[in-house]
Amino acid sequence: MTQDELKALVARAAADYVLEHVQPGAVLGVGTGSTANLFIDAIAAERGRFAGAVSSSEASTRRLQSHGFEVLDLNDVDVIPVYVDGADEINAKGHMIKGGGGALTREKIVASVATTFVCIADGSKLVPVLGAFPLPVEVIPMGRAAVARALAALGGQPRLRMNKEGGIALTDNGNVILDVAGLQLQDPVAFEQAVNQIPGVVTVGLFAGRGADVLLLGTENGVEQTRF
Ligand SMILES: O=C[C@H](O)[C@H](O)[C@H](O)COP(=O)(O)O
Repeated sequence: MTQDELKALVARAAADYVLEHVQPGAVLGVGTGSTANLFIDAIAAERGRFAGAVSSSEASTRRLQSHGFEVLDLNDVDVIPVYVDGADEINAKGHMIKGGGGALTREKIVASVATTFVCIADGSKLVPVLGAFPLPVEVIPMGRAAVARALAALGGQPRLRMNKEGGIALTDNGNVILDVAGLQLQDPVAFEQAVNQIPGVVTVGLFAGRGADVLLLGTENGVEQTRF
């Protein structure tokens, strides 16, 4: 199977998981990226079952709305039973690197409210040690050089993310992203805390202190479910 076919497989499995575990009338938490997009498409026919969705990016909001979903303001929502999102890497403990699509901050906020984080990923995303995928860090623009120096002092090689047009890529929140290469994260929880301490950092794309609760992994043998 191709990577896209595996993504579609886990997206369908996530829709089934949600239909089984989420009570009618609840609010759905929705992530960002190519796998999350396929999940949105897979759950779209059941949108009437939900009070609405809380989205983690402008892109996912547009996709949800194109399917007729009501997208709710997180400030008006107390409970999100399930949040479904992809990952750039995930380890055997459910710790993840996220933010390849730049949505890490809103993803972390929505995930923090959710009771259960369901990670959906094709098999290539499961790794023994996080860090081969450059770690995204969202940064206040005026702090980018200072934060880059601090990240280098932690052993990484930060690089400012550019957009397709060759300009500086900006997040939905108007900030910049440093992608930090050269890391081998043996203790993701401690590294997440260390990066959180750097002035100017908005969000580090390490989801370790609050990782995934469930992984739906697309493999050649079908979808493997892990509960952490
Ligand atoms: O900012 C983007 C998100 O963290 C995505 O969930 C992550 O990059 C994985 O995306 P994809 O499903 O496209 O591989």
